[in-house]
Amino acid sequence: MTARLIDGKAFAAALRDRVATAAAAFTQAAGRQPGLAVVLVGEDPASSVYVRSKGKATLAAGMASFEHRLPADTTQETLVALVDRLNADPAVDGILVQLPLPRHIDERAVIARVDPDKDVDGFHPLNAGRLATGLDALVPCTPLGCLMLLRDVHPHLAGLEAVVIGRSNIVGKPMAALLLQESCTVTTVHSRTRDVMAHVRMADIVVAAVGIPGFVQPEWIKPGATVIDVGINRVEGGLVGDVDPRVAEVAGAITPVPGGVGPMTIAVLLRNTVVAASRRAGLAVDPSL
Ligand SMILES: Nc1nc2c(c(=O)[nH]1)N[C@@H](CN(C=O)c1ccc(C(=O)N[C@@H](CCC(=O)O)C(=O)O)cc1)CN2
Ligand SMILES: [Mg+2]
Repeated sequence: MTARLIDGKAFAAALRDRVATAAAAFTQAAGRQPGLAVVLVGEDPASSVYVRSKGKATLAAGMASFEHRLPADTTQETLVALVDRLNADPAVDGILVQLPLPRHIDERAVIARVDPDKDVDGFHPLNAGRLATGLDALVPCTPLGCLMLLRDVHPHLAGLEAVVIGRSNIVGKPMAALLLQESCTVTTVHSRTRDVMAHVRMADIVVAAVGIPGFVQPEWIKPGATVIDVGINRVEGGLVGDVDPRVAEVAGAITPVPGGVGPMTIAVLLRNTVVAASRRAGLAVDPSL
């Protein structure tokens, strides 16, 4: 068996088109464009590329882009003061502070400072709590992108066994919460799990978000299972995921790296910005988003 490749690039392009339509409708109704502010501290090359891509994609979707690049030695106070200004700026609907931040900055304190209604990353504890309790929330972009791909493969997710590998606040935990919300039977495995394979073997859906190149092995996979590879590991010779490529010989459907989950992250960010703008303006959220 060779798994069907899930084309995240094409799915993301279609989502960006729907976002552009919704952004145009918002602009018409509100008399201004939805606005996204992205903050980058330091010069990490990958982060710099992501921030540039976000700015370009924001403009291409018909939204206003506000880019703030700060030097690596920016103090906590300066960064928090910028977040406060963006919180107060009516033209800004979404605020994203690119991670990772330099080590001298308290990441949690910065995330908690962002107005939860503008928290298009969905990282604020209030949005995490809203997601966990089934309330309307801004949901982290990467896991929501994974869920969109999964819904496409499995129109009926309820009752499926899902295993999430990794428990980060950015991917693993919100991914598990989203799958639980879809009535999957969800298990999260992590570095202290005694027998990772025993859990993964039972899964209809495997989401790998550990940051270890090629971690998930073909013999762990139930034949026909759907495998979502969130890993973006830069190794000699290019970009590889958290899933061994031979898994494609066992799985029913799998996301490639690159071109799977990665492109969904920015498309969902644009989607979250239009959602945040609509809610802030008291307008209905486009149901196609
Ligand atoms: N504040 C945030 N910081 C970070 C996030 C985030 O969602 N919010 N996610 C990642 C980085 N990221 C966006 O910021 C991101 C990662 C990967 C991609 C992507 O399109 N990947 C492509 C490959 C691109 C390449 O060749 O390098 C793919 O996988 O196909 C987009 C965005 C950490 N920080
Ligand atoms: Mg730190």
